[in-house]
Amino acid sequence: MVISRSRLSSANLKLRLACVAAVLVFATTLLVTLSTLSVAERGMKAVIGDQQYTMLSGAASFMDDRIGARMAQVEALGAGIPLELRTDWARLPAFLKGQVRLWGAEEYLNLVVFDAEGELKLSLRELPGAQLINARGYDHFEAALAGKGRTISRPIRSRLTGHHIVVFSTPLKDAAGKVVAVLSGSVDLRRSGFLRQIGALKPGRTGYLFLMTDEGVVIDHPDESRLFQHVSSFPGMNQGTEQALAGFEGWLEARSEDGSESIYAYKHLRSTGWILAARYPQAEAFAPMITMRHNAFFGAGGLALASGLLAWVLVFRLLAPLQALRDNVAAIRHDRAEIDVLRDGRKDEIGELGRAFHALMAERERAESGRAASEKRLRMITDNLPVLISYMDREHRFQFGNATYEKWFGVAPAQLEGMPISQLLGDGIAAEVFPHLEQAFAGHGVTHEIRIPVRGEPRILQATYIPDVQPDGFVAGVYSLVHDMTHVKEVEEQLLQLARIDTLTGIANRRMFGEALHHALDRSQRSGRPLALAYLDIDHFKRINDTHGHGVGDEVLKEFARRLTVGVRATDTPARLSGDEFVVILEEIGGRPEAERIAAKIVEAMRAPFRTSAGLVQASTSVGVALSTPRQDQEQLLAAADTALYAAKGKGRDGYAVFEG
Ligand SMILES: Nc1nc2c(ncn2[C@@H]2O[C@H](COP(=O)(O)OP(=O)(O)OP(=O)(O)O)[C@@H](O)[C@H]2O)c(=O)[nH]1
Repeated sequence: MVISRSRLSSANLKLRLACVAAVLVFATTLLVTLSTLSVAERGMKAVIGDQQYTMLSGAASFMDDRIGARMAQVEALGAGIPLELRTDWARLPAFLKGQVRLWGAEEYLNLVVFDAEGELKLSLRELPGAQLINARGYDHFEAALAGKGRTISRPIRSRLTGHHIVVFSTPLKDAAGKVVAVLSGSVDLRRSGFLRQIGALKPGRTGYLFLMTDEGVVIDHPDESRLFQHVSSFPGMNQGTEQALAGFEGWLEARSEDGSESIYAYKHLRSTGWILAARYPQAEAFAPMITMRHNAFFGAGGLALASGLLAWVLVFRLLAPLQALRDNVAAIRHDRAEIDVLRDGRKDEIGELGRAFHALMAERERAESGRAASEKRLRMITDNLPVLISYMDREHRFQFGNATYEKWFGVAPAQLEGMPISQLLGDGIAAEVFPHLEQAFAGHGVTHEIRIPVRGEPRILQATYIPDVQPDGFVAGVYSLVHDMTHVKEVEEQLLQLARIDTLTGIANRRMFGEALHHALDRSQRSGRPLALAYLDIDHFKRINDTHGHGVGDEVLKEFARRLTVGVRATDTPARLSGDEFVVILEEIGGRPEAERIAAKIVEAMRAPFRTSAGLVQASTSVGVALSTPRQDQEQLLAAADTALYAAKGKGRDGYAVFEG
């Protein structure tokens, strides 16, 4: 179950990565293509715009030339009129007609002459009402009158023909240089050659040129309804035209009145200031580009799709070894495979990864088996120690216990795990243990003794608790070490016993003598039968020491004690009080004579030479005997015996004395 879910998630990752790679490649390819396309389009627009403007500049300069030529022609025609004919209205027509034929100036709609007052004096074409025309106030006339050699009018509707015309004028001066008349040649704009010629330059199929004055009056336009109207009189004048009227020259993209985007180019004529403009609808101008964009888009889309797919397949295939590695690791985790499958992998990074996994796992296995071995060793040691070793958690439950628990309480280590301490020991004993344990849980090391029945036998145990303090100070549990102290206690008892024996001679020491005398006096008082206390001292013992050395002195003391022990009854208690002083408690003494007999016997026993490492040594003893009296205490009896000894010494030693009360 677990395996199949993780396999699914790994497959999902592979799928996700492959998809991400595919999408990235797809998006990148598309983006690169589109941005390249957009750069190309911008470049192409610039080329088309520049081309339009260049073409327009050519057309403008052509028009300038044509207009300049007309102006020069009218000026030259005027200059060619002899002075005397300039106001000779009768002869001038014939002269002019001759000139016109000569000059080939048929394309003029008409040639007229005004006098200085603006009255029409001459018209080459016979027109009804011609004499009614007065040129005063017309820009071209006024300029010529002011002496300007050549002028051109703004487009006007001819009053004679009704055509839209422009008028070229030149002053006719008399000999004194005074303007006496003005010669004007009118040209029908729609019929004159130059507009038609530049019309041929129109961009594309749907583009066109148009011409307007610097004030915005349309002079030439494919839409005749707009002719001689102001550009603003039609709705939706484009921005470019507005800018051109403000002096702009060049090309720009703008929205036309019909809402379509066009490239507009504007150029001002040098001669008249008129504005020659070209409109090139983008739909046509950029048609190849739009086709190219479509093609590129579909091409790039296809390419991106193909690269995306390729990336998808590649990533999928590249990730396959990773999945194999992951499957191997999963198989190892679930103990289905040996780790060696990771070692002999591919020669690439994934193979490296596998080998690294293998090394890690081998290391882990080694560490694991090392740990298991050390745990086993530790378990063996603890199990074979005759002590209880355990670990308790904060809930007073055993987490670990050695085999000794089984030996002492019949609870196997596995059973012990998790068992509350109160269950093992019983509530009564647990209550005794808890205060000590609590101290350990508070972070202190604790040792205490407790009496517990082990296998039915009462035992004295010593428990030591060591807190398991974590780095943060928290006590996670308590290690417990419990010894059986019963034997030690017994030894202690023996030691205590030993402390009542004189180590040099092996007979009772002063302490045991005190106890024995106490009990003997009790018994004597209960039975009413007296006891005797003999107090002995080796005569001149100092001399023996001084003569033969302390070691020999000791040998004498040992032999002295032995003779004393064999010389009295088994129930009598001989004891060494200190140095060379001995006592014997003689119980159930019949009376003074018996006491004297025993004292004499002891004195006699000590007279025999002592066999020592320094050879035979002669010694003797003095004995003081005191018989107990009712209600007499130990001290009094001892003092009495001591007095008797003093007396015996006083009598010359090597004898006895009996205390006389
Ligand atoms: N070798 C040996 N000498 C001891 C021991 N304890 C005490 N002595 C010596 O025993 C001597 C006891 O001397 P005293 O009892 O004062 O005198 P004394 O020489 O016995 O003379 P009197 O008692 O007057 O007969 C001292 O020299 C102590 O140093 C012992 O355990 N071993």
